[in-house]
Amino acid sequence: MTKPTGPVPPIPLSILTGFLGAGKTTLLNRLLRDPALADTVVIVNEFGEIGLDHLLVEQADEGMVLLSSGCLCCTIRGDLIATLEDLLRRRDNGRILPFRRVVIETTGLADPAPVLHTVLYHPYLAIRYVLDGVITLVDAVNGMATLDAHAESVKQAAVADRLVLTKTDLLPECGAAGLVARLRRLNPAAPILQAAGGEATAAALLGAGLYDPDGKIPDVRRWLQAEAFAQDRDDHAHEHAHAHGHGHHHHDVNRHDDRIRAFCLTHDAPIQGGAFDLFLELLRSAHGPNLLRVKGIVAIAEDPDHPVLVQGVQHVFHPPVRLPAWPDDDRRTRLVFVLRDLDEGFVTRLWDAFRGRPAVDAPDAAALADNPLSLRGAPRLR
Ligand SMILES: Nc1nc2c(ncn2[C@@H]2O[C@H](COP(=O)(O)OP(=O)(O)OP(=O)(O)O)[C@@H](O)[C@H]2O)c(=O)[nH]1
Repeated sequence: MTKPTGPVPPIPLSILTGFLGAGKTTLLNRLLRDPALADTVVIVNEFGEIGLDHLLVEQADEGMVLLSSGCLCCTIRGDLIATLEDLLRRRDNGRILPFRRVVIETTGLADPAPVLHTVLYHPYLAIRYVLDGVITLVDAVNGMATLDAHAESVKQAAVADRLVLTKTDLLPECGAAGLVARLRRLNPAAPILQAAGGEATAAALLGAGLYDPDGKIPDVRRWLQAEAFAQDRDDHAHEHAHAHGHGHHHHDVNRHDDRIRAFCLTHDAPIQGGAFDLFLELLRSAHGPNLLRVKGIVAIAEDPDHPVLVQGVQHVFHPPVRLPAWPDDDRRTRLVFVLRDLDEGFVTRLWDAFRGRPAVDAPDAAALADNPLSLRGAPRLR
């Protein structure tokens, strides 16, 4: 009897990022001892650089070492695509253990978006790997200064699915409150976990995406955190009123942070599939680099019982996932955005236009006719 063949389940992939010295290697060393990460491949830039040495036990295969925890570690020698393809080849022909998860540690200055682009837009890798999430580490001691000085670190925080605050043990109690508030504004949805408090466990960091190996309907509410965006807006409004009421600015918003906007769009009625595609495509093609994070659950008019989940990091969008049913009673479309240099009003106006809602300042037929440059408005020759 031949074995039944079907699609091979995709391999979850996590990206571990954070500014130079944020504590990525320290966290990895701890995580790799957790049985939840058994059968994991860690891809790093240089073994030497990351100091996993005490965990290394033997050479497993060319360019790869077996860690005492049973995980494999390999360096990115050529490019990431070649490394990921090579891993699959060795796994499929039985030269290495059938790993079940990949963690990519990026260099401190890296932008996670190109890594996602590499995996999600590659015709074969996109089938074999699925993004689990972006984990961003922020150093509690230097975090404020790093966010002030490096736009890249602001972006790393804004795109994260999980934020890990390291080195809080070096600060007095509540010493990181300002940084936590700042991270909340940059990224209302991502849970903030304190490494020194033992919160950055494998269970808390992994499984951040939508893929469930058991095929269960994902916990969309937890994934989307739309309420956190509404809360963020209330907090902003409160701070604003407070600042004005006292004749001073409540907090001095940094120039990099000030470019970031996080908000949630909700809509009761289903939208036409084609209109939604166009809305996303227009945003993506015209403003891709500024869409730091977009996630959403969307009610499609042609098939309102099967909501569609969408998500993207910058111009990199995952293929949309159609759910077999709504995860709970809330059947509204909810889209959350973390944008850079893009106004919330622009997105809401575009959304209103695609869902067919007339806007006060949008050109109507009369306005078009009055336009001296339009042919319809041109004086007729007698
Ligand atoms: N006190 C304290 N020190 C920490 C913590 N996390 C990391 N460190 C220390 O911070 C330093 C840098 O940590 P690494 O783990 O090497 O940081 P990294 O992000 O991998 O560094 P790069 O690869 O150079 O970008 C090391 O000396 C760690 O021991 C923490 O939670 N508390």
